[in-house]
Amino acid sequence: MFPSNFPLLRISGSFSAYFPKVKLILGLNTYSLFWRKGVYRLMNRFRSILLMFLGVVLGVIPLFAANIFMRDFVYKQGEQHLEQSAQRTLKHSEGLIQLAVDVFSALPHYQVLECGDELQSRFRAMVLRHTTLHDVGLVYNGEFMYCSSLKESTRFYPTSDVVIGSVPHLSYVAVNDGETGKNGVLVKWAISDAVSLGGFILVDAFNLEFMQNEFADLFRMTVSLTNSAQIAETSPESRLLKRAPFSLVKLDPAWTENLITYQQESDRYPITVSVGVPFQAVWDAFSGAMNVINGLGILIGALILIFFMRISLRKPGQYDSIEQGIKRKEFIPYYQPIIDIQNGRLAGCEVLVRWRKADGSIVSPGHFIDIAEASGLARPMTSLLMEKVAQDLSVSYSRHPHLKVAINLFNRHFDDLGIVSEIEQTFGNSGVRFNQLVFEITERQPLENLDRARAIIARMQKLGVRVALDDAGTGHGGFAYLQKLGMNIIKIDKLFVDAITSGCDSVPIVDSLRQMAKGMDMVVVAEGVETEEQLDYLRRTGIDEAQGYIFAPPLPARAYLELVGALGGDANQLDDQETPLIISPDSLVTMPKTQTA
Ligand SMILES: Nc1nc2c(ncn2[C@@H]2O[C@@H]3COP(=O)(O)O[C@H]4[C@@H](O)[C@H](n5cnc6c(=O)[nH]c(N)nc65)O[C@@H]4COP(=O)(O)O[C@H]3[C@H]2O)c(=O)[nH]1
Repeated sequence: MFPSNFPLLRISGSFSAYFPKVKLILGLNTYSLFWRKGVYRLMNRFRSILLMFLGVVLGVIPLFAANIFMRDFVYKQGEQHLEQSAQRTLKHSEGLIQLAVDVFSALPHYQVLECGDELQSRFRAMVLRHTTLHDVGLVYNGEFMYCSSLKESTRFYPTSDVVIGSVPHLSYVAVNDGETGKNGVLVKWAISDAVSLGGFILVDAFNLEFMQNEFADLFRMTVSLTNSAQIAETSPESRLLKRAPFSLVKLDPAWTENLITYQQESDRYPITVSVGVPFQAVWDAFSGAMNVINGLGILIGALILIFFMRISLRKPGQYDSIEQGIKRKEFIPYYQPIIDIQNGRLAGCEVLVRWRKADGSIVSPGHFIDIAEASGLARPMTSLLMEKVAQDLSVSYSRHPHLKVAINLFNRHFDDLGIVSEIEQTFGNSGVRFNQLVFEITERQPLENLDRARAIIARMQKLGVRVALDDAGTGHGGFAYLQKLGMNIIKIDKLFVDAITSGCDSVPIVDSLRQMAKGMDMVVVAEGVETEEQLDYLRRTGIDEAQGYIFAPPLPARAYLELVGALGGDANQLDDQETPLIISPDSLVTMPKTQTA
């Protein structure tokens, strides 16, 4: 997992609006990047362009993917065709050589050293019977053939080195008949150190027209000895120019580029067949299918592009809207009452921001707070809220000095001392005194520099302000926060309060948080109290204060002030001790739910 001080990015916006509980956490140090207001602003300004660009990129991907897939498919198809042709040609070539070998093995070896009429007529009979053998005779010193079936003697000029196959007394060499100029392969069966039986196979015997498919006119095929001397070759050029194999044909370089090739070697004789076909030729054969696939790719790409264009044009970036909202002072405080559950009196409230839009709709923080915090806009938003709180509560709170008001800060407020001077300026001359103010710091977000945060908190506390740890037990800090930061109040998260169900005797996490807080002389507040069982348990176990729907939801200023007026009485006539109880010590009497946010 990530180290505890690792900055996290909460992806927010419309995603968290639909799934407020779900927060995607990336293990990337991008928080600080997003924090940089400039980058954020820039990103929002260019949001449309970015989205369009993304649309184009994503739109092109299906097209590319289809083409890459098809290229691979076409390549394999080409290879398959070539494999079949190579196999056929190899079999045929092996057959030719096998014939020569068969001829030698049929001759009576003990007499062949002497060239007589009988031997010569046998040679002739062999040549007649096996038409692929052009000549059979005795070969002296590897080149000179005598006792030949065709003529008295002939000289062969080797065009390759001798290759020995898997049978030791058989050898092969590519040769040129000195007299006729014909090329071929000379297969020799050694019968003494100087003399061999020789069979001459003409290149014409290697029939290479085995490409029985749509690429037949395009392929190039070579049969060669394994010392790479070409025995026979066919290529589009040679066919086109009606030239015999071995003639000097200059290949068109375009033809040899991007060739699909296949090679197969005989395991009986030292011959290899190589086949190649230009990729473009095979690709062209699939042009019909490619048109369909490209069409589909373009369609899918266009749909993706349209989708992104629509998103990019739908609404302005959320950053811009929030910034505008702050300028138009659309962010207002709602107040959720906090009750002292040991004496039943109103203890104060927590300020929870709401976005009152121009059309009168009220938007909950789940829809914008993450982006406001990540972009830094939460700072001017908090300033606006503090001003409103000072305006809303000044008169009422000056009459009820025991009431407190808790305001949420976020981790970037602890980057510098700005928040301290802001508190001084906003509340210094208002009816809300410093000792009525509580500032909440959530444990969900890590504080970058604990020492700096400690110094800022100390300056706040010097004014008389108290500081609370919000969402205790859910996040990064835990005990370390409480100890190091010198908190005054701890707020137990709703998550743990929910664990208090009817009939449960103890909830260890709530109990241990309370014990820890009490050991440090801190006030404990429970959040999100909804049931009488929860309230009963919290009271019994000595939790000081609670807030939740069992008492009231966050209320608009007027409703909260009416509540203060009703429960707080007139400060000129009532002192704090006479504030009416809203929870009787013996039986629980809960306030009616007045107005929902
Ligand atoms: N189910 C249930 N919910 C209850 C109950 N009692 C209170 N709540 C809700 O629980 C949330 C408590 O606030 P939070 O933990 O500080 O969590 C807050 C806080 O993290 C953030 N937030 C709200 N206002 C501000 C603000 O002014 N500044 C900053 N930085 N964050 C704020 O947004 C969060 C959500 O705020 P809200 O939507 O107002 O949601 C509030 C409140 O309306 C209950 O009995 N049952």
